[in-house]
Amino acid sequence: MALSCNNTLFPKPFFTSCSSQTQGTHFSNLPQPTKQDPIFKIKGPSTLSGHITISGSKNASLPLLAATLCCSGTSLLHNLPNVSDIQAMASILSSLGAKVDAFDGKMRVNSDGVGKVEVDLEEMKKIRGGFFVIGPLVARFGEAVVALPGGCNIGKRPVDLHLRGLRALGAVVELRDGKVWARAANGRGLVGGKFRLDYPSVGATETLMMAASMADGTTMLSNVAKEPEVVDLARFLTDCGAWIEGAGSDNLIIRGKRQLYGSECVIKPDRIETGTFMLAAAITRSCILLSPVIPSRVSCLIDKLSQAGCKISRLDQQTLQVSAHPSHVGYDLKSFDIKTNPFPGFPTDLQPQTMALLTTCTGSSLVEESVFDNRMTHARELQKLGARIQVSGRNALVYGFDEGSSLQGSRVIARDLRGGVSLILAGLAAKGTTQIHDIAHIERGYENIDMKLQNLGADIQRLTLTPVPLIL
Ligand SMILES: CC(=O)N[C@H]1[C@@H](OP(=O)(O)OP(=O)(O)OC[C@H]2O[C@@H](n3ccc(=O)[nH]c3=O)[C@H](O)[C@@H]2O)O[C@H](CO)[C@@H](O)[C@@H]1O
Ligand SMILES: C=C(OP(=O)(O)O)C(=O)O
Repeated sequence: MALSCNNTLFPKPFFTSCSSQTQGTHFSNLPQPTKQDPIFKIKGPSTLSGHITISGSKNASLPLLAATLCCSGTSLLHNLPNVSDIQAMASILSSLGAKVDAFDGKMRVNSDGVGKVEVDLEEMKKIRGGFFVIGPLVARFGEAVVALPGGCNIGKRPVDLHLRGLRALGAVVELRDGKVWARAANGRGLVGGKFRLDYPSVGATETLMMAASMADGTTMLSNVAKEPEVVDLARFLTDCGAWIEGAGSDNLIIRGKRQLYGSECVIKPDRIETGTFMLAAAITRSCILLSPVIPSRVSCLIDKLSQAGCKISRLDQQTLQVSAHPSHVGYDLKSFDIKTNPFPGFPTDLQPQTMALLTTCTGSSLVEESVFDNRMTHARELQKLGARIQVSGRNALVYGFDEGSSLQGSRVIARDLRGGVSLILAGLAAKGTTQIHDIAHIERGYENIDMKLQNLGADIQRLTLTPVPLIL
C-alpha cells in the first residue's frame, strides 16, 4: 500500500513523525542501573543458520497446570518450557498445598492435599496465568480468594467475563480489597448454566471450561475463544474424565462430572515462539529449520511471510524451513499489512515481532492492534534503533528503509514480553551493538533465548551489570 506521512488515519502522531531523526544511539533518557540488571547485548547484523528446537507452549502450560487442581490423584505434564511464568505458577500451586515435583521439563502435581484457597498477592502480581486457579478452586473446593492478576502491561485486561461466567454457574463473586472472593452458593458446588462471552476471551473461556467441567449439570458457553490453547486444555480435561464438546469452535457444551482424575499430557510446541523464530529468520534474511512445530497453528504468519517473499517449506510433519536469504528469495522482502484478531486471525502475541520485521522491508505497512488497547509501546523502543514508525492509538504506520540504510544498535528497554523480544529481533538486524534492559519480561516466556540464538550463529550475550553509582 502507498502511505504518506499525512495519512488521515494518523492526524496526531503519538511518538515522532516519520522522519529518521530517531536514528542512532539513545542513552540519555535511560536510568543508570541501580540494581543487578541482567541485559542482552547483541552485536549485529547477524546471519542465522541451522536448526532451532521449539519449546512447549507457555500459554498452553499455564491453564493445564491450573487444571491439575481439578483432579484427584496425580497429573504428569511433559515438555513444559523452562521460563519464569511456569516457575511462578508452580509456586502458586505449592502455596495452596499441592505437591509439585519439577524434573527434566516435567511436572508431577498432586492437589489432593490442597488446604488453602487464597493465593498470595505477591505471587499473583507476577503472572496473568495465576488467575486461572479461580475456576478449579471454586469448582472443587467451593471457594477461592484471588488477587487481580499481573502479566504484560498491554492494556486494560479486565476479568469481568471470567467473573460473570462464574456467576452464571452459580458462584457468588465479590470484588473486595483488590481481590476476587468467589464461592459456590449454598455450599453445594457449581451448577451448569448458559453464558455468552461478549468477546472471545482466551482466559475467560479457559476459566469457565475448568469450572463447568466439575459443575452439576450441563453448561453451554457461546462466543468462546478458538485458540489452540483452548483445544489443548479441552483435550487434557477430557483425558481427566471431563465431557467437553466443541473445542476449537464458537460454542462449547460441557457436562460436569463430580470428580476428575489426574492424567498425563505432553505440552504442544509454542506457536508464538515458533512465529518469533520464523520472524528472526526473516529479519536477518537468513535460512533456518524449526521443529517441532504445528504448521496449522502458524498459518497466518506463513501466509504473510510468503507474501513478503520468504520461502517457507514443510520438510516433514513437524519441521519448517524458513528462508529469506537473498540468494533464495531473489529480491528484498516486501512490506505487508497486519491486523491482529482472535484465532484464526493474526495473533496479537506476534504483532511486535512482526512490526520489527516490517521496519526492514521495502515499502510501508499498516499494523492494526485490535485485541489489546495499549500494545504499541515497543514502537518507541524500535524508534531508538532508527525504525520509522508513526503510532496513533492502536494503529501504527511502519516505513521501510530506502536502499543502503538500516537499523542501528542502541540501548533500549523491554517493556513487555513480546515487545521485548521484538527488540532482540531488531537488534539482530541492526548494525552495531544493542543493549536490552529489563529482560525479565522476555524471560517470562522464552526459554534460553540467548543460547538458542547463539546456536544459530547470533552474537548475543546475557550479562549482569554491576550497579554503578549515579553520577550527577
Ligand atoms: C496467559 C495467556 O494465555 N495469555 C494470553 C491470553 O491472554 P488473556 O486471556 O488475558 O487474553 P484475552 O483473550 O482474555 O483478552 C482479549 C481481550 O479481551 C478483553 N477481556 C478479557 C477478559 C475479560 O474478562 N474481559 C475483557 O474485556 C481484554 O481486555 C482484551 O482486550 O490471550 C491473549 C490473546 O490471545 C494473549 O495475548 C495472551 O498471551
Ligand atoms: C501477553 C502475554 O502473556 P500474559 O497474558 O501472561 O501477560 C503473552 O504471552 O504475550
